[in-house]
Parts: sequence; structure tokens; C-alpha cells
Amino acid sequence: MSSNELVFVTGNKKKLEEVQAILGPSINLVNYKLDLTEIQGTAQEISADKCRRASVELNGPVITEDTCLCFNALEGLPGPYIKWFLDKLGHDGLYKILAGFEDKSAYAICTFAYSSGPDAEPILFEGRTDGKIVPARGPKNFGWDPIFQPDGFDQTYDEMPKSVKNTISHRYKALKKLKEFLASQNT
Ligand SMILES: O=c1[nH]cnc2c1ncn2[C@@H]1O[C@H](COP(=O)(O)OP(=O)(O)O)[C@@H](O)[C@H]1O
Ligand SMILES: [Mg+2]
Repeated sequence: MSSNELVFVTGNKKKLEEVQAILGPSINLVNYKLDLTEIQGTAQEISADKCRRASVELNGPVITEDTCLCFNALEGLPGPYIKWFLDKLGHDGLYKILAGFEDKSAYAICTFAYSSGPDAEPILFEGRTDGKIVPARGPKNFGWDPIFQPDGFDQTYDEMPKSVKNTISHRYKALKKLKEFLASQNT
């Protein structure tokens, strides 16, 4: 691996686009499309396991990413299972889950995992953005973006320009930590 090359294992095109936009041209991101099965467990366990298996499969250094959307009224659920909830319930159903609760607050967590090789223990980098769950607003570009309104903003993730989302998002914050780590490895 050259010092600025990074193999990002994901089958999610939208994630890849954001990661590319956030990292910019200084890092040569190489995408390997692999939709990895996820175990059940905490966000950390799921991320580490996913990264470990990606690294074994590719027999080299990789990064993987996992995203959780956590409702405070539900003690953090759906969390890592948001993909399946979104799939089955859609935006409207996800919003309605909270109908019985006054507390609509939520947070998005992005966990990047880096493994230097098949025998290495993955290192995790987490970013969190707090907000609330609202009825869907926006062009429906990406996942649950239309129902997540970050604190301090009147727009949902989906309504705001990408250039704004990419400077406040859970993914941006996690990538910032990953970038700092990689920079420290290269010096
Ligand atoms: O920044 C985001 N905004 C909106 N939806 C997102 C964002 N990041 C991930 N998602 C969606 O949330 C779910 C997260 O699941 P996961 O991280 O396992 O995705 P993946 O398996 O597609 O990579 C998926 O449905 C994904 O499309
Ligand atoms: Mg996941």
C-alpha cells in the first residue's frame, strides 16, 4: 500500500461518494465492493468484526464503515439495525415509531474501522452527530437523511447542501479521526 492509498470496502455507493468528497484528492481511495454480512452486537463489535473479515478476504489493509441511527426514546435502537428498519418501515414508519414518545431526539454514529492486515486487531474511529427525528423533508437522496435534522439546523441532512452535511456529519467527524491517525502513521 502506498502511503496515501486506502482500500475502502463497502457496497454502499452513497457512502463511498461522501467519503470521497470528505477526504478530497489527498487520499487515493480504492473501493472494493463487498457487501459484508454483519453480526449482531454493539456498534463496536459489529464494526470490528466486519473489518477483520474484510481484511482477511482481501489479505491486506482495509477500512470499513458502519452507521447507526439511534433514538434516545428507544435507548439507542434501531442503532446498528437501522438498515433493516429503514428497509421495512420507510421514512414514515420510522417517524411513527416515535409517536408514543415526546422525546424525538436521536443521534447518528459513524464508525470507521481500520485494519493493517488479516492478523491485526481493527482500530475504531467514531463520529457522532446529535439531532432529532422529523417527518421526511428533502429530495430523498440518501437513506434516512430526510428524517434526521441535526441540532442547530432548520434543515434535514437531506435538505442541506452536501457541502454542509459533509462538515457536520457523523461521517465527517469519524473520518477526521481516521485521517489524523493515518497522518500520524505516515510520519
Ligand atoms: O449518512 C447517512 N445518511 C442517511 N442514511 C445513511 C447514512 N449512512 C448510512 N445510511 C444508511 O443507514 C443504514 C446503515 O447501515 P450500514 O452502515 O450497515 O450500511 P451498508 O450495509 O449499506 O454499508 C443503511 O441503510 C445506509 O444506507
Ligand atoms: Mg450496519
